[in-house]
Amino acid sequence: MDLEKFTMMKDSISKEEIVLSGAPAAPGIAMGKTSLYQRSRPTVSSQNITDDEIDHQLSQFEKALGEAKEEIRKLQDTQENGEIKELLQAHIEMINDPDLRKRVEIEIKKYNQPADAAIEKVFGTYLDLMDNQQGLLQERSIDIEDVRDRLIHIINNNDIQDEIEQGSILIARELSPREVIEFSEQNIGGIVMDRGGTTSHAAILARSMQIPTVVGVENASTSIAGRELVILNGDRGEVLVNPTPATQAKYEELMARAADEQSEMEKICKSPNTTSDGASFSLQANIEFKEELAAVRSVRAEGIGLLRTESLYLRHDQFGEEKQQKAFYHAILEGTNPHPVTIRLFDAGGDKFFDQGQQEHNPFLGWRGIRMLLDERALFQEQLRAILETAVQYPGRVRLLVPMVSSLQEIAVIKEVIKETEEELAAKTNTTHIDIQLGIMVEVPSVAMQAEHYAEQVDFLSIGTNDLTQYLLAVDRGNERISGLYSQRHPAVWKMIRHVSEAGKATSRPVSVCGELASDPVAACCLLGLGINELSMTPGALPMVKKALCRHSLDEMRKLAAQVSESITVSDVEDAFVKFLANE
Ligand SMILES: C=C(OP(=O)(O)O)C(=O)O
Repeated sequence: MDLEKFTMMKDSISKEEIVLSGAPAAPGIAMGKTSLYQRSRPTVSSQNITDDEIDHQLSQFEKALGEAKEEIRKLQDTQENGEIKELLQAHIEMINDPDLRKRVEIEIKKYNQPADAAIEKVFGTYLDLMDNQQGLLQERSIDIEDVRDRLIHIINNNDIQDEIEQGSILIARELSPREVIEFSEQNIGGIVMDRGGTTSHAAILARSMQIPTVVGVENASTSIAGRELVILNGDRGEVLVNPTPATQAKYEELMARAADEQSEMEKICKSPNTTSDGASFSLQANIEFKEELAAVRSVRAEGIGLLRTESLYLRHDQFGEEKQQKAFYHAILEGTNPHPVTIRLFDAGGDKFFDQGQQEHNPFLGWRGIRMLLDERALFQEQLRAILETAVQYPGRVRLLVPMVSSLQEIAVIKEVIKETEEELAAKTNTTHIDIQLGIMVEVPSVAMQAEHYAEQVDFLSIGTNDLTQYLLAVDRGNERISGLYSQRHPAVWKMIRHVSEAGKATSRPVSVCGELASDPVAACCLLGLGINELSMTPGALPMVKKALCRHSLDEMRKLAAQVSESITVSDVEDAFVKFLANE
């Protein structure tokens, strides 16, 4: 045993082991001493300025904008990862925002606020808007806080160099993407945050940089003292403080095993996409952010089967600017070259509730997806223009996916709007033909039941099992109280999938699955057995799914599908899955 290990074990003998729980944000296990990080919140002047000082404060503000941009650009230059560069670009765009400049200048000129207080006030209004949002948008607050603090620090001449002990486990209340990047350069072993969700930029970056991370560990930064020994379990979302020697030994073994598994996964990802009897399949990725591209490439996904675009909804009541949208689509297409990218139109509503005016009693059955877009024609056309213009530059690679279609009439209208937008584009750019495929999400049971009629109207079908299950079983997918009733393995779901697969064959239209069911390795085998050989899933699930698909023959998968098709209860399906695994 080396001296360092001996000291760690000796230190922890006298203390009690405590387990703290949070959410698993980036997988992996790390062991080490903690370093506490507390961001210094800049103080701002409380005194109003005189009219004579206005010009000076305006120039201070101007100088801060310029310097902040320069600092971020320098940080960008040190990064090789394109996704991280893009993320920092978003901070530059925030600084370039004319609305921000105008509002801060008004505070200085009209209300005699000093520049730092004016910045704090204007950013405060943005943050209040974020606070009223849910989940994803709320998690973006940290990016705004980071830009605000950077500007104020520059005005007040504060130095914001953050130093942390190399190799330690970083404990913080919450980190901004900039901080994750800066700390990653100091080789931290892992991250624990009190706040932040698994979809925050910090979490996405940690995943992309493969830094084991646990978020949402309440009071971690106040309850863990500096230089404690901890084990961070990024797979389970746990932090073990002062682990006993027995726990340390157990985790060391787990870490060694994880390293072996990682090299096996890398081998699997590099192998061809074929079953044991040579049938080929295609595995694609579901993503929402550019930052996920590194993971997409590392698992060698053959493109994007579902690009969620709701994150483009950056402001309180307004979808992303067309230019920003195009930049986003370009980045995804560049990052996945030469594979296809399936861009789903904004699927606002339901669980992705944005401010749509009045609250609805049944948002999942209400004004969401294409229903909303057909009413909000300007938004719809704005997104279509951005997608079609992108498709012109990447011929044959863009697929347009329409969410929440529930009638054939909707498809007719969608096609009209696409045609109008194409004509508008043709007149503007001299383009004669846009090579783009049109598909619909099959998530409404009536559409699944009449899939052949829908398939005839489009180029492809993509089954969204997450919503299809909730609509078919009448079980809200997000309601914890009835979560026991929600199962994508339900035989009725399999019957629907089988029907859609057959409809695809009858009409020669490809059918894929992009819901969570595709991330379940045995279910993926069953889907192949039903004739669906294009699956899209969260990048992290791809290696395990691929391992299962490569290990079995198509014949075995067909037998599994036949058994599942005869199942009456969820337990019957589970039994068939267990038997299938037992035969490995
Ligand atoms: C992939 C799906 O869409 P969502 O983004 O709603 O999960 C689905 O419903 O299966």
